[in-house]
Amino acid sequence: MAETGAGLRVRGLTKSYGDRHVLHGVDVDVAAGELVTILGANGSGKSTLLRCVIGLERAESGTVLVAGESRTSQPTSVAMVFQKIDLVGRYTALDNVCSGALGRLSGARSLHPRLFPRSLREEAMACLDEVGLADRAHDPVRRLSGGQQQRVAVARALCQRPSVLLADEPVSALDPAAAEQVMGVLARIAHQGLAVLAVLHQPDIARRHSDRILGLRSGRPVFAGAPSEVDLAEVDALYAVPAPRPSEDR
Ligand SMILES: Nc1ncnc2c1ncn2[C@@H]1O[C@H](COP(=O)(O)OP(=O)(O)OP(=O)(O)O)[C@@H](O)[C@H]1O
Repeated sequence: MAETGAGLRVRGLTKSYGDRHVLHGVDVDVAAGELVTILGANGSGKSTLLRCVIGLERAESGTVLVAGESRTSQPTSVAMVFQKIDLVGRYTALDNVCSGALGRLSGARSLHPRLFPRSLREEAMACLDEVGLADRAHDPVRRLSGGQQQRVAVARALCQRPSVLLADEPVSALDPAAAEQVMGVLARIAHQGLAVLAVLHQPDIARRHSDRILGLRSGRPVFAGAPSEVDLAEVDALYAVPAPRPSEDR
């Protein structure tokens, strides 16, 4: 495994909604150069964990370090792609990717794609090339397939120049071939030096593409390891339906 100090280090993350305790002191390490996948049943806290890591939700306690420093001191160091793709359909793939850099553009430059600097366009083109879509750079995104749009979303995240990339169910809406392609892109990006943490609902895809798999049950990590080390029975147990209580059995 690569050096974790250069990647993501999460310690003791705790989160509740009202009296519902969702995360119970979760620890996660993702090294630079590594793709880690989180598996877990609906409601086990996977999305909440990612949302706390990027700061969309405030954790009650715990720390999130990126390359050894607090995530809050370097807000663009973590990027995220979502299951529901949030690109602007009438804009080209290239313009959408450029928008990943809005956080570092001066006010006027960020107002409209026509004002994006040439250097940014070149960088965005390199990001599209990274996901295999340089030839579709000038197509409006609405003309691309779902899998291609998800790869544009990954390219946009790369254009943010993050150290850590989070992906929340990035392939759930895709057909098997497109899902393989997107996961292949995420694994390649990770192996080039990014720390990538993805939530998946497909254990088989996780086993094929991840360097490590983390199992989450009721907001607690229950196993972590390389795919070859993770027991299939442990994975199945994540999704086991609890036996009804006696009072519900009648
Ligand atoms: N904003 C919120 N307000 C109240 N409860 C929430 C909120 N967000 C999530 N929860 C609850 O927290 C728990 C964990 O939700 P979360 O979305 O993190 O699970 P998940 O493992 O990602 O599930 P899924 O696989 O269905 O996406 C669930 O019980 C959910 O209802």
